[in-house]
Amino acid sequence: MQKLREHIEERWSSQMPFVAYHLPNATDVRCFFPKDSELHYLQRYDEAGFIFSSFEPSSQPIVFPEVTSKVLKFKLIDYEVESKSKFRIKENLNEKEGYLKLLTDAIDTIKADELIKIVVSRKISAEYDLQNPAQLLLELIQFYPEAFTYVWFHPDVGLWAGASPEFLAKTYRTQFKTMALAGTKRAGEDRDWTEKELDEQQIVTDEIVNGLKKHSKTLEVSERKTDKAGGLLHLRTDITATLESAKLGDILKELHPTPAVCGLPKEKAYKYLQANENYDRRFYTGYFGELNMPHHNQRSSRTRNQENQAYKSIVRASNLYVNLRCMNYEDGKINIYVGGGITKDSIPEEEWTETVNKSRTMLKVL
Ligand SMILES: C=C(O[C@H]1C=CC=C(C(=O)O)[C@@H]1O)C(=O)O
Repeated sequence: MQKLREHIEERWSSQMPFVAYHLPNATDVRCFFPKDSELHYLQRYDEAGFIFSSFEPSSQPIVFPEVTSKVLKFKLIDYEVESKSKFRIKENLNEKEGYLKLLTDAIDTIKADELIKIVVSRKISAEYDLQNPAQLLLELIQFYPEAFTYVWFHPDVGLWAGASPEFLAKTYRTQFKTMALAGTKRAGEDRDWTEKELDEQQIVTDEIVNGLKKHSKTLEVSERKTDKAGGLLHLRTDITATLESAKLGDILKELHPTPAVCGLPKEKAYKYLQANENYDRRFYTGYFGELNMPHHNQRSSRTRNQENQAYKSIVRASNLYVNLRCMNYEDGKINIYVGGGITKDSIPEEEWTETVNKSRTMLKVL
């Protein structure tokens, strides 16, 4: 772990780009250390590297290319970081009033039959002196081992960090997996899921299935289950497809942004957010992760012979997550990004509380 800390500290103090991340329940921490500090944008989805994409559907992701980066793995040995978090952000009444107004307007717009669902969000800002991104990452991993935790930095963009519970795309050969995640309650809350929550999650499942249908030979939709994400619970459905021949880039264009982060109908909801949300989401609710990275695959022992090595194949796989439960750090300030799905049955005060609960994921590690 010491080596990992040293690498990150060195990149951070010299203001060189890096990403260090932990895949759900992985035994290692992976890093990309680009050799230059130029900002590279992805040209084609068959390139390999770590991508970081904004919410804006037509934007090109930033890429730390595999070929021009040092790609390292560090074993995650038992460690405990002392969490000294006493950081609190005082509730700002003006902010609350503004957000309640936005929520009321979104509900009215839906009731006027203009939209079915809108995922509205806000940014919580506070002064903060971020000394040590390595410490931040290790705390994220310690508290949220089942999430995709990361710290990403580029001098032209700033530092982003998060603990995402939602994957957008996992590919392996022709297999494609995604999930529909929506509906939120606190982990201790002893109540059934409401109609509103079941409804907002079903909208996500249906829209993903519709989008994938035309690209897939087979399509499997799991039972809906409850999934834990830090101190919160969500409704989750897994969707698995065997792809016809569609390219990952086309499928991402089809899916992103899903109604888990934007709304339905998609274009109308996006326009609504552009006109009413009153801040720039940037990379919040975008997607990020490994694109076409080598995945070492050992064939089963029955097919092995003495020339064992010949049976080891390297397949390239992608592992992309939605940038949720995240923050960025810039000019001595942190911004935490939180939102929630609004339908005709939403209650503004409850939606406000949901964003307060979601902000605790990042507050815990500050
Ligand atoms: C938009 C967010 O969460 C999404 C994912 C899971 C549950 C959600 C919800 O219950 O509203 C949101 O759709 C966020 O965490 O900022």
